[in-house]
Amino acid sequence: MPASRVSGPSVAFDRVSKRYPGAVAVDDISVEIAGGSFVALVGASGSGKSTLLKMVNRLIEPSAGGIRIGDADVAAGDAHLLRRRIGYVFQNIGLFPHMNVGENIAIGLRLTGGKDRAGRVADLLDLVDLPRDFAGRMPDALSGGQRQRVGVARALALEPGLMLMDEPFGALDPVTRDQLGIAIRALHDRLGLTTIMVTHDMAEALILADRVLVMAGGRIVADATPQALLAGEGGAEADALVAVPREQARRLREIGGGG
Ligand SMILES: Nc1ncnc2c1ncn2[C@@H]1O[C@H](COP(=O)(O)OP(=O)(O)OP(=O)(O)O)[C@@H](O)[C@H]1O
Repeated sequence: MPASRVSGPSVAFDRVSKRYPGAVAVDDISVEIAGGSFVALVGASGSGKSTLLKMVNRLIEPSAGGIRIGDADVAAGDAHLLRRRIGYVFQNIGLFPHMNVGENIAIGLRLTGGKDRAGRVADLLDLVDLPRDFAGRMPDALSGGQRQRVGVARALALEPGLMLMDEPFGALDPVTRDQLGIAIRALHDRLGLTTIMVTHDMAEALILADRVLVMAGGRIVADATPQALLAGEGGAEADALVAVPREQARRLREIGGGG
């Protein structure tokens, strides 16, 4: 089982931009994320969330600015080595269809020559609450939620301090989504990770994160705790997003006779 950690690393964005011909995806963002925190990136489609996230593990290279994980500049070394130290989970996680679950989870362990792979795979399956005998199953014999759990196990295999999640629950039904969200938050706390999660869903962000960054037009337009956002202290863009789950909750109470 991955050793319990005191705290994942901090992540600092310093005047980071990403420009494409005809589009500015991320526009001069500076923000510091404390080690051990769970930060949600929320915003409309096209606001720059995924681009900002993918610059951390260099799936996208910035046009300007720099990013540090702890004291290390991410641009300094080899991108492949950097990615081994960062967990990455995304929508419809790409499990290799011709490999069983155990082999999928152990891919990173194979690259680094880790010992007792079967033991590690069993521990990782325990960690994401999947039965150990799933190691022998093929990915197409799993539900979408189970596949995402395998993806999380694979992302944790090399004991990263930092987890990046890009709409990790996007393709799941609401019940599975809710369960997996709670499981991810519990893992974050237990392993002392730093987690940055992109989501469209403000309710999910408010429930799971310690801090919510709202993006619009490539910029961060609100940066606040869930409590502050719910108290209306996040500004107009944030208020508009918070209004959606709030209004849904109000209607449900009304239907249920709770006023
Ligand atoms: N390779 C690219 N070439 C040109 N423009 C791009 C490219 N990648 C992203 N963009 C543009 O940059 C902006 C930000 O995209 P990004 O994927 O970061 O948004 P997002 O907030 O994650 O959106 P979504 O929630 O829909 O995934 C968009 O306007 C997008 O069209």
